[in-house]
Amino acid sequence: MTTNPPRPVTDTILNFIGGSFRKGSQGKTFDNVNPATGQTIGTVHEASEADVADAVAAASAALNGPWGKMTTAERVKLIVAVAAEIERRADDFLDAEVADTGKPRHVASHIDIPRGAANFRMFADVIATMPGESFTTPTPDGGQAINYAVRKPKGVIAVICPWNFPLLLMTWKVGPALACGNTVVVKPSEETPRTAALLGEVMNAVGMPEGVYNVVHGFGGGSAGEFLTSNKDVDAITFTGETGTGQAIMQKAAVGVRDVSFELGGKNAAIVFADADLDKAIEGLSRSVFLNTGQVCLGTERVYVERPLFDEFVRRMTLAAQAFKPGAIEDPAYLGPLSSAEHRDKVLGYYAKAVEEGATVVTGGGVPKVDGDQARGFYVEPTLWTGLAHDATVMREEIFGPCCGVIPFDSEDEVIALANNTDYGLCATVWTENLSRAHRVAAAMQVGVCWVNCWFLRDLRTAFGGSGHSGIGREGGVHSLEFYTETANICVKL
Ligand SMILES: NC(=O)c1ccc[n+]([C@@H]2O[C@H](COP(=O)([O-])OP(=O)(O)OC[C@H]3O[C@@H](n4cnc5c(N)ncnc54)[C@H](O)[C@@H]3O)[C@@H](O)[C@H]2O)c1
Ligand SMILES: O=C/C=C/C=C(\O)C(=O)O
Repeated sequence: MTTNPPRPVTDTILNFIGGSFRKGSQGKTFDNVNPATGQTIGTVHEASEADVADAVAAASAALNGPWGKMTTAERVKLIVAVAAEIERRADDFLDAEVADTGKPRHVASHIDIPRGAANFRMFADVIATMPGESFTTPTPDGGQAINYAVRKPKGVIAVICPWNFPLLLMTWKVGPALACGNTVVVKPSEETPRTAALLGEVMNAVGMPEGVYNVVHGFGGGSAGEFLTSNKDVDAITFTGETGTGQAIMQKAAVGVRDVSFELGGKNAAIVFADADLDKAIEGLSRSVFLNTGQVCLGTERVYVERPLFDEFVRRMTLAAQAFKPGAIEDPAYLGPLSSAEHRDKVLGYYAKAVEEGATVVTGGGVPKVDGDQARGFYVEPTLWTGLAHDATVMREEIFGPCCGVIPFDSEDEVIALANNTDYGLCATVWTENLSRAHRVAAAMQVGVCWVNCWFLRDLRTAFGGSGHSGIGREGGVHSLEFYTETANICVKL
């Protein structure tokens, strides 16, 4: 798929509570803006505190209704039907995601939408095939007991999502939550409310009992996000977003001692050794730096290149950056916008800061000239810097834009220390053809995920998450069960 124009849509985006679409009870709305054009294309109905309480009450009630009484096999069947319905309506999901984010259609059609379906299918498989745990225990009277674990749903899960991969990141939480028998109240990002609302239609179409899946629209503090995390009938909170927001949510979760699962920010390093396959490294890093216009938590913003390869790497990476066409929506090389005017200004602030702190701007560094309908979109140029100090602001803080600093290194020990010198710990990539070094350096990375000679290659059964300021907990495959279920041990004396 090579053409990107979103379908012109001006429409109304509603909350989804107890199986019905609803306006906000206080009549408040906010604009839905397409960042590719800067135009308002829809109206979102904001949930009030009472609406959020209704959604939580609907989710609580569903736990005691038909959903709570279903067998695992019945639940799995419904969840697989959700996946199939997302696939059947893939074009609607694609239009919605592209309208909200402005991202290239080929990105949404290859990544966001298929993962939306896969996240349901995979967790249905996990729950259907999950092994149990049991122990035979000797007892003081010479007999024995059997201990076995049962997993129960945690209850009502609050799901708070960001705007960069709206459907993918939401379903990554809703899939396992429902597979484990919980119910959810989703608060999508105020910037990307469409696919969460559309999923409400899917739930109704497959016959999901009312109240199992709910959506409330609004902002963070003083709005739906805070109303949801403060609601005492929410049993656990799963959140993907900025580290600072995670801290605010954790304070709310402390009231009532609720569990949290956090996927937060990153400042991910790539290490390119002189023996790397340069073609592979350039291909991989041009994706990890520029895919989704750099708005990927797993994206690379720091690149360390072994000195003999440095000049050639910078030359090739510059060509890769210049191949992207910000704003050229009809071009297969289209680079989408940043998510909002506010985020564009934040990224441009970092572009200015890099120069102020002595960077050489190898390519990019500003706002591209864009014509036509996209002239008011929130585009920036793909950007590479060299000449930065290790402690430069743009080498320490998460930017979330299409840019990176490239710095030479001389030894393995030095580069391991540099890569690990960050408060974050989400992911890293290592590029080398030396097998021993690949394993050694990957194991030394203080991150949740390390890719070697690849990036964002996902097997949904693996543990996913970050250390340090990048998050709490691991999700993926059976790891998700730790958060979405409560384990109880039953001890039977024989
Ligand atoms: N680790 C990961 O897997 C991962 C994945 C994607 C994005 N991210 C991170 O997400 C960030 C970008 O997304 P963003 O800008 O939407 O993040 P954000 O933290 O600003 O917002 C995320 C969500 O939290 C809500 N929110 C904001 N303040 C809140 C509050 N006080 N209480 C409750 N809810 C609140 C927002 O309305 C939104 O729905 C980046 O930092 C990125 O690294 C991490
Ligand atoms: O922007 C962040 C992307 C995160 C990806 C996932 O959470 C995933 O692939 O499950």
